[in-house]
Amino acid sequence: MNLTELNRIAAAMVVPGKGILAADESSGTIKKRFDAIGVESTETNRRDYREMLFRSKEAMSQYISGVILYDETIWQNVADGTPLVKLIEQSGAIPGIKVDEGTQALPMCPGELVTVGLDKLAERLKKYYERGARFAKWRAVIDIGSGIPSMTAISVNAHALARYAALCQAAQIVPIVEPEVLMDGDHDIDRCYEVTQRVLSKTFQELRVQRVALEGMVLKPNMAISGKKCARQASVEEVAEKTVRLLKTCVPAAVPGIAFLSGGQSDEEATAHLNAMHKLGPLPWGLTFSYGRALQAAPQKAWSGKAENVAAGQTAFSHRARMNGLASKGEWQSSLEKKAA
Ligand SMILES: O=P(O)(O)OC[C@H]1O[C@](O)(COP(=O)(O)O)[C@@H](O)[C@@H]1O
Repeated sequence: MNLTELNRIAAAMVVPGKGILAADESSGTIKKRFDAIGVESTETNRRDYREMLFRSKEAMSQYISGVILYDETIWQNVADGTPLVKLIEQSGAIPGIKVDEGTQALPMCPGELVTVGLDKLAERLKKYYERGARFAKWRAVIDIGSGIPSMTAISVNAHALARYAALCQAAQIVPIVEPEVLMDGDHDIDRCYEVTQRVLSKTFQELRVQRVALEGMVLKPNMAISGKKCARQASVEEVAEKTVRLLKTCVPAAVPGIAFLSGGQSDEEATAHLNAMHKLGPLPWGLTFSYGRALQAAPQKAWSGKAENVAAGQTAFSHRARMNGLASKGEWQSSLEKKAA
């Protein structure tokens, strides 16, 4: 393992002004997104949509540091035969790959999930590296509800995250470690804080036990935020203040960067929260975005599956990427959204 090189890539993924495009929706998730805009989820439509994003010159060259791909996408070529992964490289962004294989019910723990995909991962990583992937992603899902999460669910998911991360580093690939505490439910921000603290603490304990080099990884956490159905929605300032406090207690400064998931926040909320956190600096790690929905909802709507809307989709994507790029430096203002509208 060349740790200097892993560290260099991890730092490039979270460089101020840029963040990660999570375009790794699994087949089920992309179908849901396409259903919402009335587009059939065929292999060609998925390819055309992602080609539109990766050819968005302004977004990709100025505000996107890396792109997380799904297995299907990393092997796809565009109509002229160019691999999609090459479009990403040509823009200056780093290609990455989602390597988990989704979740399964966790035995003995009703309502809880464990992420799977460790079998044969070492061999898969080798092939992904040859194809150009320089980082990977694995997502654990932790739900908050009555009596959950259990310590069992937290432990097994943290163990799998660390197993995955160690295998990635051995294959010279930077692991994005993503333990997501879901926003679903009526819990308040303090319950989210407390659960996320347990999850992150256990995750870092496992990473240490399994000898993962913290300098060669990126953390992708949720923010400390109110459940979607909570009657009291915390303000932008409260989310920022509690998230930064939480991360400072759990994430060692040796970690080069933290890139948030958006988790169902609205586009503008996700941007405002990241921006507000940068007002609380200096921070010990790079802090940026790794958004799926909060970067793609607008371009998906503008595109709506029509070739004549490609330019409109790219404009919408570039706008969101620029807004989040500014937020990653604490330079975003809500007036910039209105101007673009
Ligand atoms: O359930 P799936 O298909 O694996 O996708 C989950 C999505 O969650 C993410 O981890 C974060 O996405 P969001 O920003 O939309 O929450 C993406 O990288 C990924 O596409």
